[in-house]
This record gives sequence, C-alpha cells and structure tokens, in this order.
Amino acid sequence: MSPTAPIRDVATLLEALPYIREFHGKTVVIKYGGAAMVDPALREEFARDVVLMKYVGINPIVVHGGGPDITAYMDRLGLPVEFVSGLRVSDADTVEIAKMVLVGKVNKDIVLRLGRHGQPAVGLCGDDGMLFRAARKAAPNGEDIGFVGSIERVDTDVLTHIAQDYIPVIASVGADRDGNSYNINADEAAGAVARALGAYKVMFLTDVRGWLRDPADQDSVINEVTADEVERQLPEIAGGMRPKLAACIEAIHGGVSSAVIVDGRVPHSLLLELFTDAGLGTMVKPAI
Ligand SMILES: Nc1ncnc2c1ncn2[C@@H]1O[C@H](COP(=O)(O)OP(=O)(O)O)[C@@H](O)[C@H]1O
Ligand SMILES: CC(=O)N[C@@H](CCC(=O)OP(=O)(O)O)C(=O)O
Repeated sequence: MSPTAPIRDVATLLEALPYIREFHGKTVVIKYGGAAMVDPALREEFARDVVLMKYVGINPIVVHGGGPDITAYMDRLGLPVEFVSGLRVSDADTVEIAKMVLVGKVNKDIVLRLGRHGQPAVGLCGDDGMLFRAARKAAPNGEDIGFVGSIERVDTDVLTHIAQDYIPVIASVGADRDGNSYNINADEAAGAVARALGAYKVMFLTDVRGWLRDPADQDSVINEVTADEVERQLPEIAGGMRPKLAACIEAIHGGVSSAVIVDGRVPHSLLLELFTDAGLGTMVKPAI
C-alpha cells in the first residue's frame, strides 16, 4: 500500500462530511430495480449502502420493483407477457403472480439481506397498515390494461412508525376499496411514497446511465433537467423510462427537493450520488 493511501481515505471521508450533514435526519426514498436487483454482487452492495445510510442518520425507505422476476415466473407458466408504455398488461392471473413474486419473494429477499448487513428491515405492501389505496387505471393511450393500479392515496402512518426503528421495504401492489388487488408500477409507487412523506430526495436505481436524449446513445445522458421540462417531453418518452420520469414529476411537484435516476450497474451508485461531488445520472429538480 502506498504511504498516501490512508490520507486519501480520510479525504474521501472529509468529502462526504458536508453531504452527511445535509442528509442527516432526512427521508430518502430509494426505488430499487434494474441491474442492481439482478446481479448477486450488486445486491449485496446495495444492501450495505442502504444500511450505511441508516447508520449515518438518514431515513431510507425502499420501494422495489421486480419486473424481470415476474416475467420469469410468467414464462415458466406459459403466460403471455405484454407491456404498454412501460406498464405490464395484467389480467387476473398476472396480478396474482405479481403479488406472489413481489410480496412473497422479492420483498423478503431484500428484508433478509438488509438484516444480514446490520439493520433490521420490515417488508410491507400497499395492503399493510392501509399504506396504499389503489384504483384501476388505463395506459396513457387510454387502452385497457387490466388490473393495473394507480395510487389514489398513501397513508404514511404505518411508515413513520416502522421507520423509527426499521428500514421499511415496500412492494408495489395494493387494493381498492372493494378489495380488488392491483399491480402497480414500482416507479409510480416510489414517486407517490416520496411525495406523501415529504421526502427530501427520491432515487431511482435502474439499468441505464440515466435519461438518454437518444436511447441508442449511452453517452447522451441528460444530467440535469427541471420537472416542467420533463413534463413537456413526457408524451414522446417510451418504455420503462416513461413511468420513471412521470414519478419524478409527481415527486417534485409534490415538494420533494430532488429526484435522481442513477445507474444501478455501477457499484455503490447510491453512495456515490449521495456523498461525493461526482453527480451521477439524471437529476430532476424544481423550476429554478
Ligand atoms: N430515453 C431513454 N433513456 C433511457 N432509457 C430509456 C429511454 N427510453 C426507453 N428507455 C428504456 O427504459 C429502461 C429502464 O426502465 P425499466 O426497464 O423499467 O427499468 P427498471 O427495472 O430499472 O425500472 C431502459 O433499460 C431503456 O431500455
Ligand atoms: C403495472 C406494472 O408494470 N407493474 C410492474 C411492477 C414491478 C415493477 O415495476 O418492476 P421494475 O421496477 O423492476 O420494472 C410489473 O409488473 O413489472
């Protein structure tokens, strides 16, 4: 090891200090999905990052997806998989599978991993503590896509209680007043939770470098943009990026100070975004 290495380590800590001060006591909602959820090594690093956030006094709330897992189970059962504008067309069988996979498997895997890394976590879905009230929604083009829900109301009571001692981990399913269950896009759930909690920041981990001006060009990341500008461009945005950017708009217009889309393929992207000067991915901010 070079003699300067310890000094470098201290410099890294000192670089983090103003950020640790800024985020201390603040609620940060993390939408967990994409590559960071699929790769075993990244899964462990994600859990360590979230645990570290809790240890330095941040209030992390995890909202997770699991679209690839749902698709894998549907494939095993020979069921057709279809998306419209980034939303999964969900008949009664699909919503049942989404619920089983997200609540029963993915949620518990995350809870277990956070616990192993040193912070107890509690898993929830929209039904727990009446966290979400959902309603059926159509695709942006008006097409009927089945039991896909939008979130009408978030009751944060259960979250604020649990977050005092545990890291809440939320699966994106919920029910309406009549007890019908819905498959809810996890980006939308994260945006709604961030807004309802009055979070300081919402972070979307994904499998691209950020919002790309040209989806075919990985180097065309838009580094910073206002929510109003995103709203103007939303009708032209395709695929999985659309619900993500719609969730950023929802959060920012609801009072969240910043929304970031970061590359979950980069190890420790959460910590790099939060605690270093290197801005990563796309940051959506309120109008200046
Ligand atoms: N303009 C764009 N910039 C970046 N990604 C885009 C864009 N348009 C469509 N996409 C797609 O959105 C995907 C990310 O959304 P999604 O697959 O739902 O990820 P996650 O599982 O992280 O929620 C990217 O992998 C990319 O294929
Ligand atoms: C309605 C809808 O599209 N629901 C999503 C829920 C999971 C999700 O959002 O997962 P990712 O964040 O990994 O994409 C789905 O069925 O895939």
